[in-house]
Amino acid sequence: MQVEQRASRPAINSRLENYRNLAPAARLALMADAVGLDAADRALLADPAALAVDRANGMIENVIGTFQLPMGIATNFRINGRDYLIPMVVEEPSVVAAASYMARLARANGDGFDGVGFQTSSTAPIMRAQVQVLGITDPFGARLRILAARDRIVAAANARDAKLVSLGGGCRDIEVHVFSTSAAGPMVVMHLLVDVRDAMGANTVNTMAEAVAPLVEEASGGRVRLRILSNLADLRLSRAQVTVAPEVLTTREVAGADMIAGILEAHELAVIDPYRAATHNKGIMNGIDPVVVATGNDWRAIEAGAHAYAARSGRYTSLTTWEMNGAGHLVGTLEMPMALGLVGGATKTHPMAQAALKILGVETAQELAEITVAVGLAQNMAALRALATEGIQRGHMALHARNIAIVAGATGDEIEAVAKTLAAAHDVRVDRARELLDALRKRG
Ligand SMILES: CC(C)(COP(=O)([O-])OP(=O)([O-])OC[C@H]1O[C@@H](n2cnc3c(N)ncnc32)[C@H](O)[C@@H]1OP(=O)([O-])[O-])[C@@H](O)C(=O)NCCC(=O)NCCSC(=O)C[C@@](C)(O)CC(=O)[O-]
Ligand SMILES: NC(=O)C1=CN([C@@H]2O[C@H](COP(=O)(O)OP(=O)(O)OC[C@H]3O[C@@H](n4cnc5c(N)ncnc54)[C@H](OP(=O)(O)O)[C@@H]3O)[C@@H](O)[C@H]2O)C=CC1
Repeated sequence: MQVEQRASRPAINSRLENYRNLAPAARLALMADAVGLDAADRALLADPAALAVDRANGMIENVIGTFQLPMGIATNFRINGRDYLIPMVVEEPSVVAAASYMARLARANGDGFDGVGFQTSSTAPIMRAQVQVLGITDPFGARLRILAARDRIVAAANARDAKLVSLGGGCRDIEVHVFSTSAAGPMVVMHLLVDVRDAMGANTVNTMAEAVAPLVEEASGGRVRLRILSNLADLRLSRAQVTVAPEVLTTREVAGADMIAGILEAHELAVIDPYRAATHNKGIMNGIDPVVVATGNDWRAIEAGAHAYAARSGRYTSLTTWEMNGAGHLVGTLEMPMALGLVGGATKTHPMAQAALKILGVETAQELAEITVAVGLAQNMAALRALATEGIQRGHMALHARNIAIVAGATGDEIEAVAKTLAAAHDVRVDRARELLDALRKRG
């Protein structure tokens, strides 16, 4: 299912020319104008103490303060015909630039910028909760007894969350899995399948799993131990696809067709070799985690789901596919679990997360999940494109040079001056940065 586009939302233009060369305040103003943020949200995004300690103290335990990370805006994204500006919270240089670049290529159409961009779709937001049953001698018999009690179990689960049911969600079904273990004997594991609508859903399904446990014990004749969601959210999948013509990929050094051949060869290693797949998938998560963090969602849950899904065949492999279609165009796809919420967790308590959701202008958790997967696909394309041609260091280290200049002690305008010289010489080292800084200061 592709998330329905609401006609009521005004269209925006995510192609912000020269955005990278503006100062942070000017970037904030341009983005806020583009998406129509009000004065309060503009002030919040400009406030380095947007998350007050009092608020933070209500979020976790033993709070002593807050910890800040940079928020950048990925430009150029067009997804299902709609433009999005995408807030990304991340500490790693070149991630926002790479996503913006690939989004620019994805929407390119010849020399213009009216191409289709990314196409996405998703399943309904169904989460699984597991109820582990032990102390049974006839696990297959117990399985059928639990299945016979399905309607009572589903009703008991739904009785725990009338609000979710009123919103069109709720427990839809159960599954029962049988295991034989040497350490704990026969084991039956019932799954509650719950449509959690716009929540990430962990607390929602955990509450239901605990509520139905006595009924499961009664039906199975066993005893229940664990009652907890599964982060392998394989019924809550989001998908993104991109198709890029070779001429769009052509650079001064590399013809587009050669670039595609290189990307396909690079991808193949991630398909066959877990050592490469881990790094390849880390590159995908470079795009996904910053959106997850910016929107106050649980990035550990997303990481766990991603890597478990990548190993679902029993062999850890690439989350993306890259192919060439009949017209010689590069076609990339990404399908993965994406348990993101617009309510619950820190999405409502962290003020910056609320602002990030306004920047995105999303109306459902499914829409947010689809956008996030599109950013992951873009990020993977950027890494493969660089790795298959010039290598990762030229583009990445040029941007990392600013970090190195800061480590060497540069401040203000010195940062850009030192970083530029480091990057131009392809020699991005702290000791070299110190030498350059000393020379710069001596010159006055
Ligand atoms: C870094 C680039 C984009 C430079 O690439 P470039 O060719 O130097 O870029 P450009 O100056 O020609 O600009 C092209 C577009 O890139 C964007 N862009 C370019 N620079 C900026 C900037 N400063 N600030 C904001 N946006 C920037 C921007 O959209 C710009 O278009 P415009 O909108 O200006 O017309 C390119 O080399 C690249 O994509 N490299 C890959 C970087 C990457 O993957 N980084 C992730 C970190 S490495 C890692 O952790 C993962 C990895 C690699 O191991 C995964 C794996 O192995 O698969
Ligand atoms: N393994 C894991 O990943 C685990 C993660 N967690 C944590 O759980 C949190 C997420 O749990 P989650 O259940 O999403 O959070 P919440 O329980 O905070 O929010 C979900 C609740 O919000 C209410 N709600 C209001 N509007 C909607 C809507 N449109 N769609 C759906 N629900 C709506 C619902 O009912 P009502 O109003 O009646 O509450 C629902 O039960 C995260 O902080 C995560 O870190 C916790 C345990 C384990």
